[in-house]
Amino acid sequence: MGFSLLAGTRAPVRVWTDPYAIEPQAARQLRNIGALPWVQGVAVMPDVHFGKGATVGSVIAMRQAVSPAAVGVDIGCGMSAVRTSLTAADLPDDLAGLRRAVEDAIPVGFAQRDEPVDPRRVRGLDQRGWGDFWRRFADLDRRVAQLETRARRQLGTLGGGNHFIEVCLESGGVDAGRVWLISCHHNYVAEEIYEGVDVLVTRKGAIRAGLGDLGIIPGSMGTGSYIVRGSGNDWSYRSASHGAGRRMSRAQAKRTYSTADLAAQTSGVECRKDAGVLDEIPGAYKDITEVMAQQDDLVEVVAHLKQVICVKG
Ligand SMILES: Nc1nc2c(ncn2[C@@H]2O[C@H](COP(=O)(O)O)[C@@H](O)[C@H]2O)c(=O)[nH]1
Ligand SMILES: [Mn+2]
Repeated sequence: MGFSLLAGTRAPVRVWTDPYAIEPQAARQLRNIGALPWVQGVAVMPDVHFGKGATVGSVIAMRQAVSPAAVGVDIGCGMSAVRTSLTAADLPDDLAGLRRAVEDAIPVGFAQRDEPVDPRRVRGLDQRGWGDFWRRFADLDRRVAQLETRARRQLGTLGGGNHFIEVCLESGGVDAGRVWLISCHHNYVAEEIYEGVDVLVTRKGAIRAGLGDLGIIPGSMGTGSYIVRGSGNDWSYRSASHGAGRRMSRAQAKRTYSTADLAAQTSGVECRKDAGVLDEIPGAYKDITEVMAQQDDLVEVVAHLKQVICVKG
């Protein structure tokens, strides 16, 4: 699709969606960022929406400056995906049992582990650095260090809100049959170089999409997800969207939809369909198909995934 420029900013703010479709609050945030003298440029992904403190779906390149607030409190948030050798025929008839097994194994929401994860029991986990990590944890500010027990018990839990674990079936894509294991951050800062200039790139709800990079772009608990390969587009600071992005706030979603709507919009998916996850209803998110079309110059689709099980916190 390509980009257009947001009008009235000092640094270029390139937008991969209809600029007039951006909610006013988010457009204001983007204009404020584009006015900062140390900002080299901003790329706005098609999943853009207002976020407390920082715009979700924004990629900000800064010269000799970094802004923790631009990354936000969900620093380090991201997704992992692994392609297994299993097929649909290997799934049990009763997907409810499989969902329960996942929920029993992994605490969700505010739940913690009774015993911290033992790294020796996690197959394939590189244990180097584990002990050192926790020794250094004790050196952190006292207010953080005193949370060590809680931190240990929260490791290996799902958390709440939009966090999810899914079992998906794959269809189409250019790489059908290949094995992949992907870990994909979407809230972080990285040192990169564009047009010979060293910049610090903040991806706030955006993924790296350098040439050949594999990434994950999820849709919602009813619409599935995409595995993508980056096109290395410098105009977007080699980035792409981190999802479909919210179309409405959680409060508005609860006002707009009923649990009957949730059941209809997640039909065929083994998942929670109660009022507790109504704010996660697919209709509260943008249309992922449209979002993918808007960024066809940023990524190519490797695989289209459709969930059959979705565990939510
Ligand atoms: N496949 C699924 N995608 C989901 C689900 N819930 C949310 N989402 C998508 O994830 C992104 C990223 O969310 P963020 O909170 O990290 O900004 C979001 O924009 C949705 O498109 C889900 O249950 N399954
Ligand atoms: Mn996130």
